[in-house]
Amino acid sequence: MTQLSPAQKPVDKSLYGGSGSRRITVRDIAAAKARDEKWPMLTAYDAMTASVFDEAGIPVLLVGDSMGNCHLGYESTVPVTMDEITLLSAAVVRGTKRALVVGDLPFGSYQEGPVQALRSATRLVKEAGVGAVKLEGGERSADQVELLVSSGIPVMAHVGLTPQSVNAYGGYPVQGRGEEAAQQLLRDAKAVQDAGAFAVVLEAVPAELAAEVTRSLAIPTVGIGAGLDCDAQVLVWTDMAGMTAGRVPKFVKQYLQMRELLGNAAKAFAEEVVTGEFPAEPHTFH
Ligand SMILES: Nc1nc(=O)c2c([nH]1)NC[C@@H]1CN(c3ccc(C(=O)N[C@@H](CCC(=O)O)C(=O)O)cc3)CN21
Ligand SMILES: CC(C)C(=O)C(=O)O
Ligand SMILES: [Mg+2]
Repeated sequence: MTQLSPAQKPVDKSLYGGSGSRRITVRDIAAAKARDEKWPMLTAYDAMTASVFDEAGIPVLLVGDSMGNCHLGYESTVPVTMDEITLLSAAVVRGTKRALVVGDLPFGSYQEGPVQALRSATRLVKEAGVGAVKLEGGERSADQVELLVSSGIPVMAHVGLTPQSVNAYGGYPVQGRGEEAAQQLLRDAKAVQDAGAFAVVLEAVPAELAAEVTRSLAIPTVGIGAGLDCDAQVLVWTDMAGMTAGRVPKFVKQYLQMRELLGNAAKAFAEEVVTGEFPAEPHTFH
């Protein structure tokens, strides 16, 4: 019979740049908050890209439903299905050794209630091998968070701008502006913490409010367009790398012009094909 392993010691040193070859767990995330340590998170949608980020030491990778617009050619995250999230989450898990992989529950896979949420999350854990799931909503999703957590599935919550509500918002407006909205955001963050979430994404909220939420929670906040004072920061990888087509949100910083570089490589290849320069001797069998 297999031995159950004892509770794992926290990873050596820090989440980013720390050593240790075993996978990061939610216990390590909690330990980082206790050390007041900041950490990075990126999205990933395939094994190849995920392995690059894993080798770069990114401790948490989110298989975001942003795959809808960034990877699958939809206009928003709304059409993304459980089949799509499951397939790409399995690829990201296969491509990584150290990162905690978080699977995003797509629109329609948890809104019916806690039982539907548990069915969807269980599928992601069993079929894709993710270490945690994420879902959108504060007070409105607290019952879902509670059942998942009590069933043994770690949950990252997501409050502020929740992109699956794009049709209700009529766009992607900044959240939490004004006293009433700020109080609602604080209640939302508290509700998911009380329900057992191990972390919470704060999307598109004023920096001062995000700082207040971060101070008042025991679990880490993961900011995206939420200022400098969150415990962690996340960006969509195609935005961070300058690969996304068209306009990107104001909160994005591009660390690479990948779209331009990749386009240039494609043009260089095409030129050499039409001129007969490629393939040359080193690329040829005899
Ligand atoms: N490529 C990509 N990056 C993302 O960060 C992202 C997605 N896709 N898809 C799902 C959602 C949509 N997101 C977005 C998209 C646009 C804005 C945006 O442009 N917001 C306005 C705010 C205007 C205001 O209310 O003041 C902005 O000007 O940045 C914000 C979040 C974030 N998520
Ligand atoms: C931007 C992050 C938080 C997300 O939910 C996604 O990529 O789907
Ligand atoms: Mg998402």
